[in-house]
Amino acid sequence: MTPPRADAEGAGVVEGSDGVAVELRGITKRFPGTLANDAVDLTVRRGEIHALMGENGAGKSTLMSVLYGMERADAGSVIIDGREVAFASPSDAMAAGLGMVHQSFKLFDSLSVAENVVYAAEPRRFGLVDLAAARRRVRELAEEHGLSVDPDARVGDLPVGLRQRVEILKLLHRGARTLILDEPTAVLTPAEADALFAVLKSLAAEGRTVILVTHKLREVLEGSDRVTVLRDGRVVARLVTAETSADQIAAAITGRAVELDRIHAPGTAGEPVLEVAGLSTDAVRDVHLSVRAGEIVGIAGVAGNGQSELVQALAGLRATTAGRVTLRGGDITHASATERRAKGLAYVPEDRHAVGTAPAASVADNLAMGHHRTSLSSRGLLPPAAVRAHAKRLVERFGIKTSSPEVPASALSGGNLQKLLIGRELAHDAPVLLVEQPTRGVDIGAIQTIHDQLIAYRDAGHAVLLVSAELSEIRGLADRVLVMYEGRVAASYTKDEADERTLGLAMAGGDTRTQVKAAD
Ligand SMILES: Nc1ncnc2c1ncn2[C@@H]1O[C@H](COP(=O)(O)OP(=O)(O)OP(=O)(O)O)[C@@H](O)[C@H]1O
Repeated sequence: MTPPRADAEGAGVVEGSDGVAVELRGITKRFPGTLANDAVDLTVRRGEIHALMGENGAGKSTLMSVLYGMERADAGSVIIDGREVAFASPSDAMAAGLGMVHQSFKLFDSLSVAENVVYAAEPRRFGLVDLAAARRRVRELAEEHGLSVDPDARVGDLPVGLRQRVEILKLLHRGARTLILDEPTAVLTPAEADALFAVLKSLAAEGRTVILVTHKLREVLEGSDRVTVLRDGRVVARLVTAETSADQIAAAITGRAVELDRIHAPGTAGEPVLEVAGLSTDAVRDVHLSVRAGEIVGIAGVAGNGQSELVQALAGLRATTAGRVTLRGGDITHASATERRAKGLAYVPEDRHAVGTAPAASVADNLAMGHHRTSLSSRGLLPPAAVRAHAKRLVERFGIKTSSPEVPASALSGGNLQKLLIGRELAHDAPVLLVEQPTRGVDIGAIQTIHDQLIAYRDAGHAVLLVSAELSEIRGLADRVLVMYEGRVAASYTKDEADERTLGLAMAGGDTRTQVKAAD
C-alpha cells in the first residue's frame, strides 16, 4: 500500500499531510437557492473510521460527491495522500485509491459474485476473461479481509448484507485504500450491521481508511474513531469518539438537546378498525391481527420474515391467497389499492423512491398527490393556491428542508424526501395508516418530530400499523408488539413486556413470551 509519489519537482505535494488519507480544504458547493457546502474543511487520517454526521440536508452527500468526483466544487481543494487532485469523474477518484459503497448497490444480479467483483477490471488469459483467476481472487480477498462469500453464488440470490460485501470486495479488488460508505447499515439487520463493523475495523487495522456517512449514534459510538458534524453546510464539531457521548453528538447535530429513544406512554384504544383473519400471501402465512382506533401496533422482525409482504397485501399491492381483511367493518379482501385508499387506508411504503414519490414533480405536487378526493380539492381538481398553501403547512410541520416548494423532489436530500412522504400520508387523516420504516435515513432531530407526529395521529383516534427494523422505534411508539418470524406472527407482547431482549429472542425464532410470563 504505497501512496502515490509526487513527481520530480514535488508539484502538487501538500505540506504537513503525513498520516492524512483525505483532506478537504474550504469546499464550497452551491445549488440554485442552496449553499450545500460552505467552506468545509475535513481531515481524515489514514487507518481511521471517520463518521460524517449531520441533519438531513446538512451537506454530507454533497461533500462526498465532491470528494468522489461526482460533483465539481465551486471552491476549495481535495488532497489525497498528500497530493492535490482534481477529479473529473468517479473513475479518477478510483484511480487515486478511493472507493464508494452507495446506498443502492451497483451490482449485476444475474452475474456471479466473482464476475461482479472483477467487472471492468477482469483478470485475462490470452485476451479472455479468466474466470478461474477471478474466483481465486475473490477467495484471496475474502480470506485476507474476513469477507467470506461464495464466489459462484448468483448476486441476485444473496441477502443484502452479502451483496454489500460484494461491493466492498469489488472496491478492494480495484485497490481502494479509502472506502466511503453512505448509510451502509440502513438496510441491514442488526447481525449484518455487526458483521459489517467487524470488517470495517479490520480494514482500518490494515491501514485502510473508512469514511462513514450515517445517522445512527450507536454505531458511531461503537465503531468510529472520530466524528465530524455538519450543519447547514458548515462544520460545527470535530469530535474524538472515545471522548464524547451520544448526547454531545446529538446536540452538535441538531443544535438543541434531543431526547433519545423516548418511550411514549400508551394510548387509549377504541374499537377495532383493521381486522385481519388468516391472511396468507406467497410470503405470509395465516396472519391474524387487529388494530384498534387510537392504537399503534408495531411489527418487529428481522428483515425478510414477511413484514413487508404483509403490509403490501394490506395496502392492496400484493395478491392475497387466503384469509379476510376488514376495514371499519367492510370487507376489503379483494379491493384494489385505490379502493382501499378511498375507504380510509393510508400507506407509507418502505421504498420512497420506487413507489412513494415522483422525483421530477415539484415538492408541492408530491405533497398534493392522492389528495384529489380530500378537502384540498375542488370537484376533483387541485387549485394551485390550495396546493401551495398545503405544501407550506407540511413543509413547516415536518421541517422539510427545501429552498422552495416548487423545486423538483429529486433536489431534496434523502431524509427530507422521507419527511415529505410521511407528511403527505398523515395529512390524509385516514382512519388507518400502514407505515413501513418511517425514519429510515432520517436524522435524530427529525426522528423525534416524526415520532411525535405519529403519536399525535394515534391520539387523534387513528389506527396505526407500524413496521420497523429499529427496535427502539417499535418500543418507543407501539402499544402492542407483534413479532414476525418466517412469515407468521410468532409472538405478541404488551408494551410493558416488549423489552429489547424479549423481542430479540422472538425475532430469532425463539418465542419467549411464555417464559417471560412464567418468570413474572
Ligand atoms: N441537485 C441538487 N439540486 C438542488 N439542490 C440540491 C441538489 N442536491 C442537493 N441539494 C440540496 O443541498 C443540500 C444538501 O444536500 P445533501 O444531499 O448533501 O444533504 P445530506 O446531509 O446528505 O442529507 P441526508 O442526510 O438527508 O442524506 C440540501 O438542501 C439539498 O436539498
